[in-house]
Amino acid sequence: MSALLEVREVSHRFGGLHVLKGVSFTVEAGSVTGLIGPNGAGKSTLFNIISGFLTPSVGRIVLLGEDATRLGIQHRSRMGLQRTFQTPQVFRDLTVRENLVAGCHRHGRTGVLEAFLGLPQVRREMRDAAIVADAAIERFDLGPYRDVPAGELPAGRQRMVELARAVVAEPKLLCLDEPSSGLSTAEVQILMQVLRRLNEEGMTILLVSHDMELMEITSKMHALCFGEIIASGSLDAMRASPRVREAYLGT
Ligand SMILES: Nc1ncnc2c1ncn2[C@@H]1O[C@H](COP(=O)(O)OP(=O)(O)OP(=O)(O)O)[C@@H](O)[C@H]1O
Repeated sequence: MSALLEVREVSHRFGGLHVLKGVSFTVEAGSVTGLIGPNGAGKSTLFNIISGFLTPSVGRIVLLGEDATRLGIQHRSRMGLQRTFQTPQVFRDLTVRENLVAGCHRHGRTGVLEAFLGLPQVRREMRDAAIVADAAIERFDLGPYRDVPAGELPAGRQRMVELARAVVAEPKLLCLDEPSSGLSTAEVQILMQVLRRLNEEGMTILLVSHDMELMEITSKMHALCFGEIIASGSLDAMRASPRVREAYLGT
């Protein structure tokens, strides 16, 4: 396996608050890598640094072998990184299908002028996007909601729409921030099945969560505590680690 993502000695401060302290880890191609940690550990800050929403005070983010530390969100997206948010971010007024068509945009080659002129290539891209969106609607079990504005759906379904929209962009690295938050036990099981299947098909996934149950699908995990990686290994190794138990499980 080769590293799709390398986090190298990343530190970050918010004013006087030292939130990340020399964090290093890799996400290997084809893996499901988990990042756990208690509230306030620095997970969201690190996630924002990885996805380009924040620039670290110190350190580097290497994506597909390229230094991406100062690259913007759009650039990273074109390189193949897609992320979801702790609170699902859907286009609330667009239907589920329209959300997914919008998600296919990364593959579009035509610009605003071509779209305005209605050139054949634009029409072909729109047709292709509609086919991909319809397939995703089936796959993510969103059929009954296809023509419903995404903002009207319950939280669990919005999360699926957001995930499906990220997946239709065919990311090389799918980064998920607390994807099980707000989901019922049954919905978490469905989410785990979907993520397992995506990984079997070759998608690399970075999963940031404090949900240990969800971590069952990971191949390797890292535990973050007070801005430092305190342990790395399998889920079983994490459960057995006295440092993780003390810091994270509170036992
Ligand atoms: N924009 C900000 N300005 C100042 N402090 C911040 C900012 N964002 C986060 N922090 C602080 O940084 C620390 C780490 O926060 P972060 O949200 O990264 O942790 P987390 O592990 O994601 O926690 P949670 O699980 O509660 O979301 C916290 O003490 C938080 O209050």
